[in-house]
Amino acid sequence: MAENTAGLRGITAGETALCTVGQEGTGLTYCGYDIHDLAEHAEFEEVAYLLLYGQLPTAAELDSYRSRLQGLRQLPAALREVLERIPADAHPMDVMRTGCSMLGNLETEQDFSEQDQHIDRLLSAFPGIITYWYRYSHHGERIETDSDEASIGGHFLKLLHGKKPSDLHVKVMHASLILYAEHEFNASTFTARTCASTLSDLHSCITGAIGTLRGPLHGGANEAAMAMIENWQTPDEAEAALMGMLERKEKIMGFGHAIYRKSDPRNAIIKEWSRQLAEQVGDTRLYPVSERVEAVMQREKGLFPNADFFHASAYHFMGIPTPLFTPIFVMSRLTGWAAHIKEQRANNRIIRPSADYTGPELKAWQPIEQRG
Ligand SMILES: CC(=O)SCCNC(=O)CCNC(=O)[C@H](O)C(C)(C)COP(=O)(O)OP(=O)(O)OC[C@H]1O[C@@H](n2cnc3c(N)ncnc32)[C@H](O)[C@@H]1OP(=O)(O)O
Ligand SMILES: O=C([O-])CC(=O)C(=O)O
Repeated sequence: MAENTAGLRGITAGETALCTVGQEGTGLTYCGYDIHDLAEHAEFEEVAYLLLYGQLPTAAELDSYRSRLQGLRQLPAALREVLERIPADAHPMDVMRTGCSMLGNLETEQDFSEQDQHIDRLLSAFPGIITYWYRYSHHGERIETDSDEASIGGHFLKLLHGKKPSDLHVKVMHASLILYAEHEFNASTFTARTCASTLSDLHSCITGAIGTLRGPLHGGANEAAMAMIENWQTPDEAEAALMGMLERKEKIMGFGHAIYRKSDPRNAIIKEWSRQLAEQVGDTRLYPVSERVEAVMQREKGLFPNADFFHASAYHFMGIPTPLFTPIFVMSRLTGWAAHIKEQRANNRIIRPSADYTGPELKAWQPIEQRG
């Protein structure tokens, strides 16, 4: 394979009406709406509705969608039992993967005509799955996975912290979940579509996508970025350490992108929320450290923060434990994955590319006693 197409870069692998990703840091749209407008004006549930049903909801449609989702938050006893058996040192993304898969055993998608109800159910259940496991395994508490919070982000924070989240935190969660919701043919979405193309069930598609998002080159970068910046007390210390990492040719998590060349349009938005949260909590360390890392990466490598980098400090300022960062990405990207699964199913042909063979020439068969 020619080098510039490694990782299928630049190769069109299908069609979508869901999302455009421009290369220059502009042009990220969901169903025709610019990401800046969505992040500024919309609530996450409106964007979920847009992706899943192709148009923004009316006020009445949004109300009924929210109530439908709110009514689906209870977890079945068998799922809670499974979650209680997962150890405290498991990775939360593995918990999400198992939670999704287990729900697929208990509430199997029997027919594609049921897809929307299963998508709603997963959207409603994911915050409960991760927080039920987290609170049980870390604090020995069996929590109720219902709450009176109208939004998915607020519901997650309420279950995690056991108290009503502030308006600011709910707003940040809306913006964050909107930014993470959809991104064309990224690795996890492509996984979901490939699985869907075999006519597999929804839970299998989403379980595979969760496993793909887990890696540090994809969604796992927000946790890896946090692990990096929390090592540093001052911007100068960060700069010195970063220079060493670059010299050793280490990857700096939360920087660079497979498609964007100049900037990631989601960065400025989450960075501004991180700045506001830093001010609110009186942070004088992580935000300045993050800004210095951004400046050094631009100066030394011409690389820019992607959606993950300032999410690290933003989530941290809201008191969210680092290992739960990527599961939040799952709660959001579920909408994009599911929309792509629906799109694939509506016009399906099994995804099956070809490979350039690089192995040995045809060989004569050797009986086992003649080998060695
Ligand atoms: C929500 C998301 O999933 S966004 C992505 C999250 N992932 C990360 O933040 C992980 C860190 N970043 C990376 O590993 C990469 O930038 C990826 C995986 C996102 C994209 O990979 P690619 O498309 O292969 O990157 P690209 O072709 O632009 O790389 C160009 C060069 O920059 C280097 N580079 C790219 N990103 C980084 C980085 N974060 N740190 C150091 N060097 C980097 C590459 O090593 C490559 O150098 P080389 O030609 O000497 O090998
Ligand atoms: O598009 C990509 O390759 C990765 C990404 O930013 C995302 O999935 O949000």
